[in-house]
Amino acid sequence: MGQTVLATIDLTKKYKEQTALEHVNLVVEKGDIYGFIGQNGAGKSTLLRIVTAMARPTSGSVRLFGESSEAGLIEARKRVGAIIESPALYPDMTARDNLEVHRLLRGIPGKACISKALALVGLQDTGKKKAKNFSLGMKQRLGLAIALLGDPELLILDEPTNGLDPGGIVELRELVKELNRELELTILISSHILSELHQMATKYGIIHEGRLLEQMTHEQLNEKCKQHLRIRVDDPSKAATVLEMELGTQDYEVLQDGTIKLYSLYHDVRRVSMALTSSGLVIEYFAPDGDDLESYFTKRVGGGFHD
Ligand SMILES: Nc1ncnc2c1ncn2[C@@H]1O[C@H](COP(=O)(O)OP(=O)(O)OP(=O)(O)O)[C@@H](O)[C@H]1O
Repeated sequence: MGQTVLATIDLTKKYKEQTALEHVNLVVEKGDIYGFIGQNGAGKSTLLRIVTAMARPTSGSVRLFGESSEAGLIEARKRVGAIIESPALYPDMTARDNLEVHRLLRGIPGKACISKALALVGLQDTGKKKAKNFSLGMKQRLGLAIALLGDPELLILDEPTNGLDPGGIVELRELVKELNRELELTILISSHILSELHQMATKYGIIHEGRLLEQMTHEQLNEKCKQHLRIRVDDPSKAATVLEMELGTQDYEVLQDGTIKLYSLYHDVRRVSMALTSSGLVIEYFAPDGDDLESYFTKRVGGGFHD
């Protein structure tokens, strides 16, 4: 386990009629690009707003950089940069002047951080151009520059690709990966589109109706979404021998309950079933399995709360 940057402990938020978060235990570790995925209204913004002190929990707590007391959290939040909702931009000002205002508001000493932040997001050459004349992608990058001003160690981005065109989405994704790599920034990024997060996230949390259904690594998600033939026979170890000796594959695994997941020969269903039956095995179950990302997500949230 890496070093925990952010943990929520049984975090619960209730509005009058509505429970927005219910006992959420989310863990973000140093160096993660944590993809926080959930449909609209699932509770993503509510959690991010509580972490950044824009809202208070009904019960439960937040631990940030090891701090969970009121005073400790005030200090810890200085190490966090965030864009939640639209970034506060001054439309009639240049990128540099926008950053200068935010620098003064936040009491960050020295102007050097401004050039640095502009260079990080690729806005160093926008000169006299006013923010109101920026493309949406540029505005988003200016928002990022503002969030990066205080050299944060954790960056929180709430649905940053909303409204961006495909080119803007690619740009943002590359930027997020670069910030993570070059500055060793830990990044918590929310979205309602799993495939959008998939090309950058190292870890995922799926939230649905205020409950965190699942947390997993990128590798675990890929494993779940890998296409395979799911096979159950009366004698799994004999079947394994058939796969290896007759079909020449070792690309399979035998689960604890004896189910075989065969990752190769996915399109050669007939050959596999013939080899098994002609060896005298009784096939109890035999079907292709594995989802693409969006159908995995839909299935997971459609099925409600299982764990
Ligand atoms: N201030 C509020 N008062 C009452 N209900 C609220 C308030 N803020 C959020 N909610 C409700 O809490 C639930 C979670 O909302 P939240 O904004 O956190 O979801 P989300 O996952 O961020 O979705 P979206 O992407 O649509 O913002 C929703 O049902 C929402 O209507």
